[in-house]
Amino acid sequence: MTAKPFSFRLIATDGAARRGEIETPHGLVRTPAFMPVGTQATVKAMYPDQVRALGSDVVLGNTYHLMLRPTAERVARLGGLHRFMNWPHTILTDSGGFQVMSLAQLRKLDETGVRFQSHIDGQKYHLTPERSIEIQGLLGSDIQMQLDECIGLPAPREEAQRAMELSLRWAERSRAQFEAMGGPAKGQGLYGIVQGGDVAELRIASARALADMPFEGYSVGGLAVGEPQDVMLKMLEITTPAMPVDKPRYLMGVGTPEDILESVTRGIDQFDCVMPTRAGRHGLAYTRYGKVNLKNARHADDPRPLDETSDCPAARDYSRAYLHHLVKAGEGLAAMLLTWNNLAYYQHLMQGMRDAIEAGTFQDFRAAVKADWV
Ligand SMILES: Nc1nc2cc3nc(NCCc4ccc(C(=O)O)cc4)[nH]c3cc2c(=O)[nH]1
Repeated sequence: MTAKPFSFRLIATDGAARRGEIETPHGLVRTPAFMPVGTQATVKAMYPDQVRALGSDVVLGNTYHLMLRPTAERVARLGGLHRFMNWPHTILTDSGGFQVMSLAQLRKLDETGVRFQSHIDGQKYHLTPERSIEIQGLLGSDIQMQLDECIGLPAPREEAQRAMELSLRWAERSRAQFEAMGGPAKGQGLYGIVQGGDVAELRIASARALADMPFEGYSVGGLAVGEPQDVMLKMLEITTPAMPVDKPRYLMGVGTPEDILESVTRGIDQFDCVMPTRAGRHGLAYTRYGKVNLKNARHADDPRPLDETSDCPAARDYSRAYLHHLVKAGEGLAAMLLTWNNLAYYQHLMQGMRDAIEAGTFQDFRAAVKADWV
């Protein structure tokens, strides 16, 4: 029995901003989409039902973390990642390369893949394009990523070119493994990842080479690695026009509300970032008025909620004084309420963008949102 094929349809555009819909074996993904990060099979400090109720259509899992613990084979024996984490909607997984380079010890990258030792117990691994796709298949991921090499910025042009060309060879190998495992017939999608550092012609060459391969979607990788925002946005202005117009575009690891607004303006459809969840665990609230750092003593006597106009209880029903108290006292409820608030804000922003693109009022929406940020 073959499942419905993975599909993307463009519903409306407003300038370079796009409103679309992806269909995967686990449901619809409304784009532009923000995808909460659930690295170790959980969106930290949130129940799955809560994440869903905020309007999240996709959560992220990660090959690097899950291959180490509890292992992809164990998750597969237990029915796959959807069953394991009780998330019956779409799951996107990263391929692990980025996390190996940022988390693992004793990393050695060569043509075959990357050898590393686990940051948990020092055990040795060899992650290849084929093994990464095998792991993502064992997890049952609906949207999978090729294995790639992401370099930091700034970088010498030769380094950006070497990593981009290696990533293209790994794209071919990842695609071959994905097809050998019957990914397309299961309705799953595999995304190619555009690399090329901050070098325009490398970005265009990477995008064009990947467009000639039959990927279901395309990621813009190699950004949000410490470069200034204007460099990231410039790379998008160069890269997205060279990407297929009829396939989803996913900007990996981005970002702040402003990053997302400006990247939707430049033709991006999917986003993931640890910021809203990580900030929530560190006492930082995202609100329609901008960021509020609840560690700051100025909130100690403030009876107002974070946002009385919000329909999220975390933003509406608790005073800043109380949230400040919870943060200072190190109470677990602080992370729960602030993560809830932050994801609610991000998903409310995404819904606003989706509606504005459909209505042809995206530029007005963008200006109004930014005007509210003090
Ligand atoms: N396969 C692959 N995955 C990626 C993940 C990324 N994630 C980022 N940026 C994350 C930025 C980031 C990191 C940490 C925090 C925080 O702690 O708040 C916030 C943002 N850039 C990324 C680039 C790639 C890439 O080329 N290839």
